[in-house]
Amino acid sequence: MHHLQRTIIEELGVKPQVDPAQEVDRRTDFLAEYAKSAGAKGFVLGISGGVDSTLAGILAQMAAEKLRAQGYEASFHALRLPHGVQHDEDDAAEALSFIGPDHTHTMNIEDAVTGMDRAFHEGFGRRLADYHRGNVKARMRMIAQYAVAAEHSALVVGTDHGAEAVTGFFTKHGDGGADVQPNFTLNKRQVRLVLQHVGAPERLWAKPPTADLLDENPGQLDEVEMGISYEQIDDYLEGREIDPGAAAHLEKLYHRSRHKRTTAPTLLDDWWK
Ligand SMILES: Nc1ncnc2c1ncn2[C@@H]1O[C@H](COP(=O)(O)OP(=O)(O)OC[C@H]2O[C@@H]([n+]3cccc(C(=O)O)c3)[C@H](O)[C@@H]2O)[C@@H](O)[C@H]1O
Ligand SMILES: Nc1ncnc2c1ncn2[C@@H]1O[C@H](COP(=O)(O)OP(=O)(O)OP(=O)(O)O)[C@@H](O)[C@H]1O
Ligand SMILES: [Mg+2]
Repeated sequence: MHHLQRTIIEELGVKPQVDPAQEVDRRTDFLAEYAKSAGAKGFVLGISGGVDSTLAGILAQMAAEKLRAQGYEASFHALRLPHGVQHDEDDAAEALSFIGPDHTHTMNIEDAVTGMDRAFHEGFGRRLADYHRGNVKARMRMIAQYAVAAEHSALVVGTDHGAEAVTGFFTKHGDGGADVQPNFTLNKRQVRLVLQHVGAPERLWAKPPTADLLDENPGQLDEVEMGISYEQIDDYLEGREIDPGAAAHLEKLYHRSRHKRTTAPTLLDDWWK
């Protein structure tokens, strides 16, 4: 394994093998202990029907139950945040029925996104590009989750993990904006493994990942946009040798997204030089 690969693996904390039962325990403990230390009364998370939010959602629900068993006031608020009509709404319904959240609310983000697009049009005389409108959707979901968290004195749960962090494949201050990250250090296949272990139906843990942000290409697969497969990313993060072209591409994505894995640079920082 070369030096950069080792550095990346250490930074993201990915292990070549995980014990799913242990991962569930330490991640639910982490959520519960963190909520106690923050004086928070639970958790909020958007449930899309995808793999990452199904895992983070079940962990948050389990942590809320753990807290209640210890005498604390805590609950999990699952949010459905469709933009108009979601093409895979049935997967989101299946995820909710598997998680069994304490509370479920729906907030459709379409009007808010369209409002921002309209304001942009008034200011610039043209519509937002579909790609940028996609990032507005991710940020509107962040705004919705923080509004609900504030109303319930709860924390916003994030869904970032090793395979997403290494590529920077998330919207800065959108889905990347959260208070606590229970999936972090897992790669994508480990997210699936832990989700399978907690009893999710195969349809959920085996689902092909999609950011689903584009009006012009609903359900576009992440791997198509990233130009690399999750299998390759996961192998790399487990310390295996992958195709040199794929490794070079991944390392380029890693360098390019450095700014997303830190707080905004100030005069005191020099990592960017
Ligand atoms: N070097 C630098 N130092 C500090 N800041 C820098 C910067 N370069 C850009 N920036 C800032 O960052 C912005 C670009 O970052 P960002 O707004 O995130 O935009 P960007 O990285 O271009 O787009 C987000 C990517 O994540 C994907 N995504 C988003 C949401 C969810 C999921 C999913 O898997 O579900 C995937 C999406 O498909 C797209 O490929 C720039 O507009 C600029 O403001
Ligand atoms: N339609 C939606 N409704 C509610 N939350 C959403 C929706 N789309 C995205 N999100 C939120 O944004 C996060 C980032 O999306 P992302 O696609 O990375 O994760 P996912 O959909 O849970 O899993 P996968 O990556 O396997 O598709 C989700 O985990 C979820 O919290
Ligand atoms: Mg998704």
